Amino acid sequence: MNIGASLSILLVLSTVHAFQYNQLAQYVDEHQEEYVEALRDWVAVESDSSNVLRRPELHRMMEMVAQKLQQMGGAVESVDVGDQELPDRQTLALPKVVTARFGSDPNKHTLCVYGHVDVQPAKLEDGWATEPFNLTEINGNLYGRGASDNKAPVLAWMHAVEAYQKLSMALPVNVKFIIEGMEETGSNGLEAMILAQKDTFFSDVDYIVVSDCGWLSRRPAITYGTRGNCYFLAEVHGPKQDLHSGVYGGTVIEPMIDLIGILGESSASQHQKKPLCLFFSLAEHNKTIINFIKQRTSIVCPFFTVLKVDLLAHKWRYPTVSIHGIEGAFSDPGTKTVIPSKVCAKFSIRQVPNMDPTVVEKKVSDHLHSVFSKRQSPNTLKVSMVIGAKPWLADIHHPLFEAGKAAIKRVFSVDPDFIREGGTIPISRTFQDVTGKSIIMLPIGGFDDGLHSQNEKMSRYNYIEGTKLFIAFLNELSQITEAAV
Ligand SMILES: CC(C)C[C@H](N)C(=O)NCC(=O)O
Repeated sequence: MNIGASLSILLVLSTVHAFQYNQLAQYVDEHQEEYVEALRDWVAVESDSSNVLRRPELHRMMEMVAQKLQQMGGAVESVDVGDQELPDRQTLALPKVVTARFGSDPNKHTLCVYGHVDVQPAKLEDGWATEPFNLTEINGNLYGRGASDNKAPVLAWMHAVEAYQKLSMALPVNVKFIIEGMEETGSNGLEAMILAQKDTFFSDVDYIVVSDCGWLSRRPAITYGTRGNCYFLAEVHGPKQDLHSGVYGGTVIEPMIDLIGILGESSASQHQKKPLCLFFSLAEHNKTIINFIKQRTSIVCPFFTVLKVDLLAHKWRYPTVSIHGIEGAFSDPGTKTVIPSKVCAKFSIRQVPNMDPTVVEKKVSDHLHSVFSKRQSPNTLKVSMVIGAKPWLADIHHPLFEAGKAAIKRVFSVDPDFIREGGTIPISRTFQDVTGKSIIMLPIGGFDDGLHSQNEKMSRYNYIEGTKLFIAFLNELSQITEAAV
């Protein structure tokens, strides 16, 4: 075929694709109220994976996911991934992992969509402006726990497939789903399931997409790296029961003082520079974190650095330690005067490339025991690592990223930022290592969605345009040729 004929075919194809996309996008616009209602139903389920008392809700959530995929005509399986062992040695059934398949045409690529429907804890009294499990729309934002992390993106993927079905258009690629309910606590059971299904469910998967993160600014983004996370418990045991701080204070070595002492000696900051060039506003980033900056004339900067480049490097490229809480500490309002007999600190260290959780586990444990032994305390220390998730980094030159870029251009008429993510998606590295497939992260969350925080939200705009983005991405994927891979 001569060049002229090839160009004509390409032109016709691209006109057909544009026409199809416009029809699908119009369908999405016309059905957005239904999509918001679907999100309302999902947000209403308190699927908190960190609270064992909420486990029935989590099971119910997984059933709702399976039901939705079945209604869409998928070949659905709810996979039992066993039990979770709790710190007190009791066991609890893990939520099932839901898989589904739409299409099995050997002449098409197969995309696997990963997402999760468990959430972090949330209570109105934490400072939410609205009930966290009652989706509430204010000024175009849909507020609710799990709205952005990760219920709306999971639904948006389902709606993207559904739009093709409803308009009787063939899916451009085969689509598989793998949806779990333990992401927020380290994806318990999922790694073993992926290993077990490597040669079955994953055998025909060409690419994996994850939409469990957010943009860096108002500009759409593609994410090519995440930090890992090692989560630790450090318990200090002392007297056999809590003590009156007046009667016993000054006579006993307090477990809390030991604990704070070893934690204080174990956190440090790092400052390094690396050039980056992105559409990122320091002012907007700061606004989401400090709301009082304008009202005070002298303020101590809450960040390690005021340089944009350094700030991004600290978000993505360097490890960090965060102390999350101390179990056993008195935290209610009031002035209880007690010496807690046993306290347990929860802290995590975000991992960056070349860090190995097993090495980190040993180093942290050795370090804390060494600092503790110098205190010559009669109390005892126990350190355990309860999550050990590796970082993930992709090759952005893979055609998958070109497909993502083209889809973003189609929907938003701009080029995306290529970014990394400071947070962790525990299973991303396992997907890469076990299946050997290429992974892309295509976020639709906003930079200010407040994940894990009070007033988490997903904007209606991002939810609806995000659905269109996934539609466009399916089409772009279908055009990846063997030669390009
Ligand atoms: C922004 C993160 C990658 C979102 C993810 N769902 C998450 O919260 N993971 C757990 C974590 O602590 O990073």
